[in-house]
Amino acid sequence: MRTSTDYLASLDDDRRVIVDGKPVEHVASDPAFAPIASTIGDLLDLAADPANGMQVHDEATDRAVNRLFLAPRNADDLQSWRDAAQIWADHTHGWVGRSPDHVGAFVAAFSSHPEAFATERGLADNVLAFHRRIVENDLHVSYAIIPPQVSRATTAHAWEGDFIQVGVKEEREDGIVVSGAQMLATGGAVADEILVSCIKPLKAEDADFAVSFTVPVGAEGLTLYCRRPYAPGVTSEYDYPLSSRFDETDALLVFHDVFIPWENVFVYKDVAGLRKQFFETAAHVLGNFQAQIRFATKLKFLAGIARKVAAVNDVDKFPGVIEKLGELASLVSIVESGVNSAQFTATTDAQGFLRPGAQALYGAMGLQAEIHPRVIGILRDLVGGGVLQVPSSVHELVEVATRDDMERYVSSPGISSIDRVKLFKLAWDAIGSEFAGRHQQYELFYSGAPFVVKGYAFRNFDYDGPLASVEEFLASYGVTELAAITEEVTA
Ligand SMILES: Cc1cc2nc3c(=O)[nH]c(=O)nc-3n(C[C@H](O)[C@H](O)[C@H](O)COP(=O)(O)OP(=O)(O)OC[C@H]3O[C@@H](n4cnc5c(N)ncnc54)[C@H](O)[C@@H]3O)c2cc1C
Repeated sequence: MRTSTDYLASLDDDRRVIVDGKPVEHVASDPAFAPIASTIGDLLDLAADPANGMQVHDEATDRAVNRLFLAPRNADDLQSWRDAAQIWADHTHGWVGRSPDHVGAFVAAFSSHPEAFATERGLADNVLAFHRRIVENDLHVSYAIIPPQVSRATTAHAWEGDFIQVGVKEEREDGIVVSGAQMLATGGAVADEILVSCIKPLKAEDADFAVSFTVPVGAEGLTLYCRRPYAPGVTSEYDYPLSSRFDETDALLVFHDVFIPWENVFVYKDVAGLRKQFFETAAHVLGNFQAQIRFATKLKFLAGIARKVAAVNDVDKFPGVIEKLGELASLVSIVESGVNSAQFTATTDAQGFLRPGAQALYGAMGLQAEIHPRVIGILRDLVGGGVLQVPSSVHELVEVATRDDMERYVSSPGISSIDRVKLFKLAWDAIGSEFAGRHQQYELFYSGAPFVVKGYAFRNFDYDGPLASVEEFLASYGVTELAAITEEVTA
């Protein structure tokens, strides 16, 4: 299986990633991208080591492959799939949203439902071939499936200017030429390929933009405009332990006449087909099952920081603090219970694949926009000013002129100054740094704006039962009793 060495070497291609107005020369060694590339490499190494139990026998190639790239077919499969996703989530403590299993899960589920893709031009076969490429080469695929923010009151066809959202500019015998932009590919700069599509509903007039295709990050004509990376600005790993390792970076994609061969096209000028790929296949549930495993892992980590801070500051005996830690425990448990419940209510679909239970999954996701800010809020509350009663950098802790003051005034019973500052700097990187701010935004939006995610919860909740229950109750009484009472009163 692919290892970090192969992966990091493969990043040395013609990719055009722009930071500060200039192309990055080599992402694998650039201070902005090297840390996350190294983290993704670690994940591949974990999967490649049979001792970690992330592998499964692949019948097509008669060899071991990454379990996460094959859709589960039965309860044992789903358990081992979840275990494997947990190994990767644990490695980053949930701080990397777009590890290769996220889009990997989407494509695994696409391929388990080729009937959701059109047969003309071999589009359904193209999906199967793309999936095999991921399985056999352990590809790290990012995705960009949201149109750029221009106007949300209208869709691409109504926007001023041609091809603002990426669309088909030319159709050729051997493929299509696309131009335009797509909003944000997290991790795109260090991915092998990017799946480009549109999950926001389009209109019939938007057919030119109703495409789904994959593109190598180094494709000619593709540019990735990254928001400001956080890793290069940090003073040390000690000062910013999360920013320095897990900044995935997010990039706007701009296509200038990029050629996409037919074999890389999965949906072509088909508005309904865009929705089918996500929702008729198990892609959206399996991809978000992975996302919730990751999210629960991160919430537990945040709860762990809170628990340790409360212990270090010796406040964990106060009833009010116990109440806050209890609320934190409840919030984390809701998400973990959603994952458990989605696993145990999974159902076999028409193609024989086991789909995590949608009601449980989207039920938990629907509260993410409330749960994450609340968890961060409780942690902020518990750390108090401790996250600012820290030296500017690790230097004050080691320089002869300052270290005695640090040891005397920035410590707590039973913990050294170095360890106390370390903990509070971790807390700050989780709640207050620019990295933390981006994470707040990520958890609110990565699966769609909160109104969109609550829409999934609404559509996947079985309202028939509750409605029937209310109807039955309403039918159990009426105006006759009221009429009798009125007669009594007037008599
Ligand atoms: C950190 C981060 C990483 C991301 N990574 C990826 C990625 O890897 N791949 C990818 O494809 N996308 C990614 N995204 C994009 C993400 O999918 C979008 O942010 C999300 O779908 C919401 O779209 P939007 O940002 O355009 O917000 P909008 O949809 O423009 O919403 C903005 C505000 O307007 C409101 N609003 C908009 N339309 C309506 C409406 N019809 N009714 C009521 N209210 C409305 C929303 O509620 C919200 O308050 C990422 C986003 C973030 C923040």
